[in-house]
Amino acid sequence: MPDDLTLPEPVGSFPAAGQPVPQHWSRCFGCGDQSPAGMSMSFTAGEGLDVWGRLEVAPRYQGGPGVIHGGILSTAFDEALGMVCRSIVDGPVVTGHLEIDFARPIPLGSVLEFHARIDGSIRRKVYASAEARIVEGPTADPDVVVATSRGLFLTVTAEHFEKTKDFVDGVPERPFGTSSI
Ligand SMILES: CCCCC/C=C\C/C=C\C/C=C\C/C=C\CCCC(=O)SCCNC(=O)CCNC(=O)[C@H](O)C(C)(C)COP(=O)(O)OP(=O)(O)OC[C@H]1O[C@@H](n2cnc3c(N)ncnc32)[C@H](O)[C@@H]1OP(=O)(O)O
Repeated sequence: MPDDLTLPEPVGSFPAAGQPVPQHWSRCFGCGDQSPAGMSMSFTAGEGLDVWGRLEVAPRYQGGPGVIHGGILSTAFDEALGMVCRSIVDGPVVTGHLEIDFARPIPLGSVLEFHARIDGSIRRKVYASAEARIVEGPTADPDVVVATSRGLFLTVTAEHFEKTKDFVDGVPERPFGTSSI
């Protein structure tokens, strides 16, 4: 992380603490309500530049016997880190870099809670980090961090999606230009 990062003020469009942070795009695999095979993650604004996220670890997310697939967990972190960027960016961001530390096995049937925060930003770059805990299920312990993540997100303009917009499956009820907060 660069050492000349700043911590901006929250944007006015970001929900108040405790309020839901809406999906950013209804077809999103991580958070969209028009992605039937997706993960249906939900998010709540924190007290500052942070969000809380929730993922129910469904049986179809299996990697090793009885445990979550690492790619699914990575996707969940990507989503949580992307969501927290909305606290300081009133527009689209995309992931440039994502890293994960897998600290404990996460059994199917768990409910994971994610806490993601802004570490700082400079120019178009937003650095964020997050941790996950099992809050419900067979090995639930809210004091144990089961995985951590850090990511770099880049602000982009709507033109970023011009080249791929024709590949959207079906007709979304809420195009991303109107589904954002
Ligand atoms: C799924 C898409 C999301 C749809 C969004 C729709 C609406 C969104 C609304 C709000 C979003 C809210 C929430 C989002 C939540 C979850 C989102 C999941 C996000 C994803 O899942 S998204 C899919 C995966 N993602 C991609 O599909 C990106 C592919 N990629 C590119 O499109 C380009 O690669 C891009 C744009 C990243 C950069 O390209 P570019 O040309 O614009 O910028 P450039 O290269 O000039 O870099 C500028 C500065 O970033 C530094 N920099 C760049 N990359 C770096 C790296 N990897 N490591 C270290 N530094 C890096 C440079 O060093 C320079 O730094 P400096 O300023 O210091 O010079």
